[in-house]
Amino acid sequence: MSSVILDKVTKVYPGDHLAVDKLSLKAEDGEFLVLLGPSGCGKSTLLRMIAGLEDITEGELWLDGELANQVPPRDRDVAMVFQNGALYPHRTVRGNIAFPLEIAKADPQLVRERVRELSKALHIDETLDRRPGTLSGGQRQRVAMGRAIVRQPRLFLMDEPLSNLDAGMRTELRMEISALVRSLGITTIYVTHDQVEALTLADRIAILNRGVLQDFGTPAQIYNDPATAFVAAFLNSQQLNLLAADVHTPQNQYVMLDFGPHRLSIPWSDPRAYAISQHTGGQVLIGMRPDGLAPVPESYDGPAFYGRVRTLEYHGHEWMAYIECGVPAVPVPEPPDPREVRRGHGASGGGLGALVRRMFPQRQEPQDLEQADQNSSNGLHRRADLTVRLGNRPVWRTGDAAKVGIDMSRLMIFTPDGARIDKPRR
Ligand SMILES: Nc1ncnc2c1ncn2[C@@H]1O[C@H](COP(=O)(O)OP(=O)(O)OP(=O)(O)O)[C@@H](O)[C@H]1O
Repeated sequence: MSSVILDKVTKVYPGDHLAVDKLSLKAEDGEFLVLLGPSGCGKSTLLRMIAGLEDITEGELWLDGELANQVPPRDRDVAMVFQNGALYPHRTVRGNIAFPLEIAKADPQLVRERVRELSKALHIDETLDRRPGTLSGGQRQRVAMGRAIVRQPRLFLMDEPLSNLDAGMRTELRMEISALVRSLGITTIYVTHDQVEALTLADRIAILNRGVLQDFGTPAQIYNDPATAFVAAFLNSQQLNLLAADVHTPQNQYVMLDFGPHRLSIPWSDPRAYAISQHTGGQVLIGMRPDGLAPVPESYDGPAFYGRVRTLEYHGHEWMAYIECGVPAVPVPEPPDPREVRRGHGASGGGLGALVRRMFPQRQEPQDLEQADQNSSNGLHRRADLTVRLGNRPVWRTGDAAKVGIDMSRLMIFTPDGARIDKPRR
């Protein structure tokens, strides 16, 4: 059994620098848990606290049901791999992988067997007699992983192990890591800021921002049913469409989302209708992923927006269309900054820009639009209104009139602060 429980764990570095704030989560036995978030959000700090390389300022860490805050790193039975898996330069690959078993005075026959099995699984069995200096970056990371995992620790911690590799090698090694740790059944906590790595590797993903847990769930839960607008925008390979809508309930017959030039109606039978109707007379934010939108013919009478194709982009496996439809995108609300809250500046955090966005309606101001128009006539980039995924055939051309069908079941509905209006399912 090897579960990890973090219970309201906080880390304050010297100088009163709050890096992790009251963070609670549990990694189950054998689970592959990914910590994901922007640079500086506290991912590495969290991993280092679990490894015992960093003290926990407040809160509790439980490893296999044992309170581990004061357990020395060597007694935690944890192995760690970093971005630059440092190797012993004068030892061969075989010597590097075998090292942890040799110092544990393991039976030489067992050492040979383990090294052989692991090097095969990691595709470095041909390099066993070479020294690290003669290996590629990908091979060196494989050796580092082999050395970490060889004594079958109860917990495997990885801090951006693929970030120094090229794209092809990253994909290859990603699949191998996944296969290896799952076959060994070792509980793994893996830090990355790469959302593709998170989505493809994780059993569950914990998303952090400024040391605060923003969301925790399976990749599908977090992608389709994110807890906040920040999470929705962060976990998206294409730009999330985030639009502001006024909420009306005309004669109480249905709930209407009014985007200015476009309207969407939500019948009372929709489970989200009641929660949205609580904002009648106010505004909500609507998140639409580009893959929840699609070109539809003029005759389509389902929910849709009209617009004009500003530009098309070719991504190799798919085309993206940027549709100007008179509804400017709004900025993603920043989650509260715990440092601001601690200093007694309220829960609005995120600097002056975020404060202004909270205090004023989320629509772009007319002078901004004018400025944006001027920018576009100057040839500067102006943000398009709606990003639509077209698949591998561009049904539109630049300048075409476009009708965009909207998959209503995929709308994500947030308060102006970016919190979900309807509860995410976890
Ligand atoms: N030893 C330290 N002393 C003071 N502050 C630190 C220390 N180590 C990290 N920090 C700060 O704590 C915060 C979290 O850092 P951490 O390295 O955990 O973030 P991260 O999410 O892993 O970032 P990255 O993806 O860039 O590695 C950052 O603001 C960082 O500057």
